Amino acid sequence: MNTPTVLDSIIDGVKADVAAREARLDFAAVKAAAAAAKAPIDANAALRETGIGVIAEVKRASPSRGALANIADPAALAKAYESGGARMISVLTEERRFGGSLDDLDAVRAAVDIPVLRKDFIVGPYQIHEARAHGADVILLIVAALEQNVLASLLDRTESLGMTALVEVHTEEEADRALQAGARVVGVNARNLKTLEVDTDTFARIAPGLPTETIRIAESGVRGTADLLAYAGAGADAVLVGEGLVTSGDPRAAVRELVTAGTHPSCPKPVR
Ligand SMILES: O=C(O)c1ccccc1NCC(=O)[C@H](O)[C@H](O)COP(=O)(O)O
Repeated sequence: MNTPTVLDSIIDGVKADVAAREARLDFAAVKAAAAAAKAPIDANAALRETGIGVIAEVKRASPSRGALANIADPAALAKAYESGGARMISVLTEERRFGGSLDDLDAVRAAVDIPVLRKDFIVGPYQIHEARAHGADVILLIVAALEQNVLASLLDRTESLGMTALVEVHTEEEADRALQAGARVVGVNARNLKTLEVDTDTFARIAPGLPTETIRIAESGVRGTADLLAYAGAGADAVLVGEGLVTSGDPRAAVRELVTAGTHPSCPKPVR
């Protein structure tokens, strides 16, 4: 038997937490709440705007780094990101390893007008309707965590709710699976889910194999403008940044600096 990976252990916890929430609010009720929510924002269109977009993450802790930041007011942090020019806010809602919650998602949704990503380990349809009910416009689907038929059906369900799926890959094989499932927005995560090491060259290896119409997000490892520019040079439409922002001391200024670099005329642009 294979030794369980960090991803396996996160998914076990997520499944238990989803089951507990579903026992309190059943699937029919969460679907009704999603149907009653304000219409989602078109994140696909937002990601196609000029310049390299910055997706700024509300990240309290992580398996690789432990506690990162004491975020007393996630709404204030999200507003700082928005006023710094972020194109989207990512909210980690996984509780056990990242210290996130649906309360964080609610607070952020109420605070900003830009698209909001629920970043979690989605294992089934319940969490997608739940994300919508809590105002998310985008959800994350991690190819490594899902069988192919489940990935395709969760992607269909996401789009049927008018939401965008950010489909996360770590290898060329996973990128092929994402495309076969119909992904339009692909995130290449530089963090190896087995070792948790970050290799920012991962994006440059995988992104050129994606069709030109695919929106490409470079995830993890951005600590400053040099990293953003390297990702831009490799064809990124946007970068997803967590640790570098929540530990910066001035998240608005930190986002502004990245956005300024990503929208400067000298910044490489995605070819399409
Ligand atoms: O951050 C981790 O340690 C981690 C471990 C296992 C699975 C996912 C993990 N992170 C989620 C993310 O994808 C990042 O929060 C996101 O890409 C931002 O990364 P960074 O800017 O390096 O904080």
